[in-house]
Amino acid sequence: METVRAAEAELMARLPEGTLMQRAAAGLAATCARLLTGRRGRVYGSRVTVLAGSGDNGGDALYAGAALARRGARVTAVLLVPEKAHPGGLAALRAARGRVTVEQEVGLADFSRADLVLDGIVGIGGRGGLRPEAQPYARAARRGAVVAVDLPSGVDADTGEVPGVALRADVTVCFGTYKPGLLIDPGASYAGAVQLVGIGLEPPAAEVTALQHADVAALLPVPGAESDKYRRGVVGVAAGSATYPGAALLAVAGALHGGAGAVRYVGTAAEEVVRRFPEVLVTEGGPAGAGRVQAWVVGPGGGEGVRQALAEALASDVPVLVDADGLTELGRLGPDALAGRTAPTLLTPHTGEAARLLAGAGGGTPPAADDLAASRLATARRLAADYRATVLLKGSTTVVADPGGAVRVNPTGTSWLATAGSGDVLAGLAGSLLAAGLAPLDAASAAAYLHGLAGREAAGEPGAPTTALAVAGALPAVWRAVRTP
Ligand SMILES: NC(=O)C1=CN([C@@H]2O[C@H](COP(=O)(O)OP(=O)(O)OC[C@H]3O[C@@H](n4cnc5c(N)ncnc54)[C@H](O)[C@@H]3O)[C@@H](O)[C@H]2O)[C@@H](O)CC1
Ligand SMILES: Nc1ncnc2c1ncn2[C@@H]1O[C@H](COP(=O)(O)OP(=O)(O)O)[C@@H](O)[C@H]1O
Ligand SMILES: [K+]
Repeated sequence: METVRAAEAELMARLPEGTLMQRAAAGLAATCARLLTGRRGRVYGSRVTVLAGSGDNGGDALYAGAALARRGARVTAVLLVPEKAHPGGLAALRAARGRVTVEQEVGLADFSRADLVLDGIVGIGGRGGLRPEAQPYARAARRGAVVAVDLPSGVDADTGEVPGVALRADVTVCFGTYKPGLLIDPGASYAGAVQLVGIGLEPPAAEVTALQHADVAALLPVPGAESDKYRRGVVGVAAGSATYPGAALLAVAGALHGGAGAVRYVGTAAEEVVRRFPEVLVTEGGPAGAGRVQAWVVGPGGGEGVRQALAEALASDVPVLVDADGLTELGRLGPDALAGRTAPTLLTPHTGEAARLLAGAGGGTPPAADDLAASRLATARRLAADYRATVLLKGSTTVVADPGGAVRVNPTGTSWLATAGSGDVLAGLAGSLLAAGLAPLDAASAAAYLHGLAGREAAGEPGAPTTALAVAGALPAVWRAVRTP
């Protein structure tokens, strides 16, 4: 958030004092008025509670409360740190005949009864967990909507971590730029619907970004008139075992829809693969003996042969994507196993596999997967640094981190994707994009984007259980949708 603060400071120096806060509060009040009108038919007479902390976040909330009071809302501000409430905001609210209280008991009763609550406890200036005086509001029952000012209080703006409790918002109105904490779980799950209000801030070069349709469309490989299957790229898939032949089919299904010109398969499930997908080239033996490929996918359903397959793929001079059992094996070997590589490596762990990789990097016992899910950004960054590889960390928010420091958060997806085998499809898809020539960060983030859309497409609206094969089957439709201007 340091870059956001610097941009704000620079802009503020050029504007009359308070301009940015006025813009922020006006946008906030407009959203609140829309919500109240939607819920109650009008703003007039509705009950609004403003939770105001000690900084500018509280100032935004108080000014917005004043604007709603001027439209006839019955507004009560609860000051959490009375001696440090924003003086201008407080004066504006009083002038608009808003009520002010410092009593927690009154505040909590008001909070529970309100039609709408403005959470202005703390914004990007928050550090550590919510302070004791604010915690009861995160736990209290309420009947109205909660609108978070800039960020749900208690969520870390930079990382999405929630150290302790946080306010659960229905809507978050964020100012100037999306904070990473609004995009990455667990923080993202506290934010509700996120609305951006422009305040004239030149967005700083973000440390964490998210692709949109147009970005992905620009990345997707499209065959030209001169293309042939080899020039489009061949992706090698080393996957499946006697125990898990299905993983091979799913990884191949993902790879067939990923833009490579051909898919080559090595492994024990060759017969099943060819029966289902006659277009796949099958080779005996491991990656070393297979013909030329432009990228390898190693590990889905890996079983017995995965150690040898991983060693052979890593010894090649083409990009390698390591998934599933391949990651468990890599965790045993540690980062040194990648030290001699001349081409990039892409790791696609879920948090359980991430724990094994971290244990392999640091020695010692693996961290708990749940702890890693609570700190997704830090986990992906640390793995990328330790293994000097691009890391796609899967789960409720998918985060892609490059060893160079770039991080992308995937904005698509649905929890219906939490179905066996959907990760295998993702691995094949991302490997295919690698073979087609995309850089690992682009291949991983474009694959996650398409996979998330395909999951939504397969689950349908309002959503129903789906299968990994259906997710693969939905890829052509979402590919077309992304390419439709
Ligand atoms: N700087 C600007 O130009 C603008 C800032 N804006 C608002 O200003 C906010 C940032 O304001 P501030 O820098 O004053 O910081 P905040 O208001 O976010 O928080 C700082 C205050 O909260 C207290 N605090 C810190 N951690 C806490 C915790 N965990 N629990 C409870 N209290 C805690 C601190 O003691 C400090 O007084 C933004 O999020 C945004 O809402 C907007 O008005 C737009 C313009
Ligand atoms: N709660 C969730 N919300 C959204 N996506 C999820 C969720 N849980 C899992 N996913 C996605 O589903 C896929 C599951 O992959 P993985 O864990 O490898 O499963 P499998 O090994 O069974 O294929 C990943 O793409 C992951 O990001
Ligand atoms: K807030």
